[in-house]
Amino acid sequence: MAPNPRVSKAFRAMKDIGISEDKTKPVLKKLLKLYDKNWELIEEENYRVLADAIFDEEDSKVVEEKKCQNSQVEDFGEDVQGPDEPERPLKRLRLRGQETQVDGMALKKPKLEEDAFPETSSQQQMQLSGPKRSETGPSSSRRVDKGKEPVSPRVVTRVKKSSLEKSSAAVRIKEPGAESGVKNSIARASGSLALLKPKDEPITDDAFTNELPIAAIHPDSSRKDHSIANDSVRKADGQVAQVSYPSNGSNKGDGMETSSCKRITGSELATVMEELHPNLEIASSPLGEVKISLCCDSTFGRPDFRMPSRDAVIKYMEEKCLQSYKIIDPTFSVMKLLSDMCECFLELGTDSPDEQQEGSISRVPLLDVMESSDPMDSPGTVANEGNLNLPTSVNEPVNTISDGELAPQVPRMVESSSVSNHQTIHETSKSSKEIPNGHSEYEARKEFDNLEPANPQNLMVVSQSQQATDELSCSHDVVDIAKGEERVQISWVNEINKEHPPFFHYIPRSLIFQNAFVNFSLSMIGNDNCCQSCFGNCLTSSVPCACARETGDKYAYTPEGLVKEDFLDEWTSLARESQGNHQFYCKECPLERSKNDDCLEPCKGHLERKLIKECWSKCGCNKHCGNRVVQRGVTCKLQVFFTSEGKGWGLRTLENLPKGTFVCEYAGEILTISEMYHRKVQSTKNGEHTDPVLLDGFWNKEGPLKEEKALCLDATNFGNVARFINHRCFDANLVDIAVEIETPDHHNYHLALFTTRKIDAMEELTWDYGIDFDDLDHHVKPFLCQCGSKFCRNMKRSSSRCI
Ligand SMILES: C[S@@+](CC[C@H](N)C(=O)[O-])C[C@H]1O[C@@H](n2cnc3c(N)ncnc32)[C@H](O)[C@@H]1O
Repeated sequence: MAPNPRVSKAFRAMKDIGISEDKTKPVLKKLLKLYDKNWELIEEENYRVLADAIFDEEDSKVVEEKKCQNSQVEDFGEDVQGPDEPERPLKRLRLRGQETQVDGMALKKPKLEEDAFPETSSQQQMQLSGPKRSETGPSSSRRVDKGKEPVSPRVVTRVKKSSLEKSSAAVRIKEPGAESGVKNSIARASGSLALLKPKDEPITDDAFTNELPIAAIHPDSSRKDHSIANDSVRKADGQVAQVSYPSNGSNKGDGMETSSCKRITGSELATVMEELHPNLEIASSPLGEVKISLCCDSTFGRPDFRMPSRDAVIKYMEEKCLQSYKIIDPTFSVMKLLSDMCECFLELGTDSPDEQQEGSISRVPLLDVMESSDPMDSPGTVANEGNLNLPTSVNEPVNTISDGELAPQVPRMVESSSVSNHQTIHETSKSSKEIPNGHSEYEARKEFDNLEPANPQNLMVVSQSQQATDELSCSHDVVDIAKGEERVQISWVNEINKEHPPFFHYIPRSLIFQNAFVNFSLSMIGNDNCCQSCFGNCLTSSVPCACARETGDKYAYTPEGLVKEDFLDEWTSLARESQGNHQFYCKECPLERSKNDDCLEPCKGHLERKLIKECWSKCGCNKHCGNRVVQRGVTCKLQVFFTSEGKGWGLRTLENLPKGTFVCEYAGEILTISEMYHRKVQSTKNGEHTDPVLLDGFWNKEGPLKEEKALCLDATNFGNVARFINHRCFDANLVDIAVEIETPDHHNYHLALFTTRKIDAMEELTWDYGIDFDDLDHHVKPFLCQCGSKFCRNMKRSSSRCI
């Protein structure tokens, strides 16, 4: 029979690298058997597998030469028979210090650290002929490859390129037989690895990875170590994982077979895996039961990969999250996210199915359209019962709301163990209505109260089926739209229609978005900008402290916490006259600059502001100092309500407010003007609009502003109760005052809203947006003003509604 041309070709290829036909023949025969005569696998990468196997054979002192000597080139037909079906080396174990054989063909048994490997015969021998298997001894220096890739083409290429010598972390491959007695054919010292190879040509450690025998890893299913199956090995000491050597053809799936397993401990496996694919542990559950780690498999084409530090990865990832996913919370932490993920993983993985079911219900705030006329069900009443002194004679929201037609939906939390999926429990005072699990409703509420002390009125159990998921996500707690973020609850009510307030995230303080530059560092605050030597309450001091300098060495607040009348009147009239006198014009206006037009238009003017400087953490006074008002947050009783004049939602006070009262600050995302325009374009495309508020009161003071310092506030997605305050031309009952607290750098400040006059309970709160209704290019999109003021600047359109 004419010699098989493929066989001849294989001989030639081996000859080219100095391997004789004699040596090639038996190995090739075995390989053909091993691969079910799949020549492609053998020919791949210039016969690398064949060369590998020959070197392995050479290295091994247990080659059964007889089997090979009788073989002939002509035997390479379709009917090659072998005594045993060997394993595919695709899934070989790569263990250092171990002799591994497949059908008499020794797989590599590199050993790196002799000391770490007591050379017992059982440890050295890992006979894997057919179903044979043996225990490996414990080792801290084993390597396992997941064995899905036979060998990388790069290795062969590199073997031929002697010029690719690397000094560090290089793999040194030695001539077969050159150290015939050396079983530990891989030596590793100070990051360099050595294993047998025909020529003394160093290759990279990537090549080393590919040179090693490949292992199949099978998780011990009884121990549920799924991470190992997924290539993510946990270093759970003492755990047993299995390394399997599938018998020929028996495994059609991933090649793993539990029946032919080599047991090694979890920690050994982890070490082996880690050395082959070093893992970078990123996060874990608190007790370390669940861990997230990263590894880069350099066999998949990144020989240049070097393990970065965990800090570098986290930092980079956080930057990416902030930029790519528009996460705006500057306190966002990838670490926290990943740790939470570990916890969730553990929780879901360890809960019984029943618990999981209940958990998934109970952790979602459920809503219900309130049907009960029980006054305790009424959000208005709940608000009243809490701390809102609602004059029912004015509006009678209790009656209105208890009408099922008009009542807004109440999201209420439910304690997981208290109820089943479809129970509906309407909150009723502290009655002891039994609920099916034996808990009284009161007990259930008490349990929940313990979980949510900030919002004790928050309990209601409702039918999950009544609310679609998207509805849930758009819901606000009628009792407290601020979700406990403020010192007082802020209810919402709709007496006009069934609309809900728009979805947004409630934040009590502004948050910085991306590159908006706001430096809160204490080092930024020099001694001149605070009152370090003060004590107690600055307002009682005979000499005004440094913090009063901005207001002409007078404190802006009265001991009652109101803005002093003279200041207030001055600032109110400044704001009201803002259309003319107290305007400044930037040389290069950030607003115009960010429009990206071809030519810069001249600045249209900004209101010149005065500042209130409050004492803060670096000051010597205490937290109750009278020069700290805005930083304490909302204290008035407020309510979000649906206006009847066509302005949408609005904000009103539920109590009388004296003149000069701080109501709230305008909180939102602190954006650069560039981002503001970017959003404007996006929202216009989506048919939405944003109403940003400029922090432009001091733009002219700093000369041409750097882009990251020209800022504004956007409360569209993240904001506080101020986002509901409607505009009123000229005679609004609130005025916005710039208040500096943390930063002495005027480009950022708190925009605080104070009452311009005494306001009665139930009056709507309004402020003048400073909008120019004739400027269609204004950063606030003009609307048909329904403010009702006789000074309305949008008279042409709204004159009929003026009062
Ligand atoms: C900051 S939001 C105020 C809350 C808003 N009404 C809502 O429903 O969410 C500003 C938007 O409210 C509306 N708005 C505010 N003042 C208004 C007024 N005087 N007349 C008509 N619409 C007004 C405009 O649509 C404006 O874009």
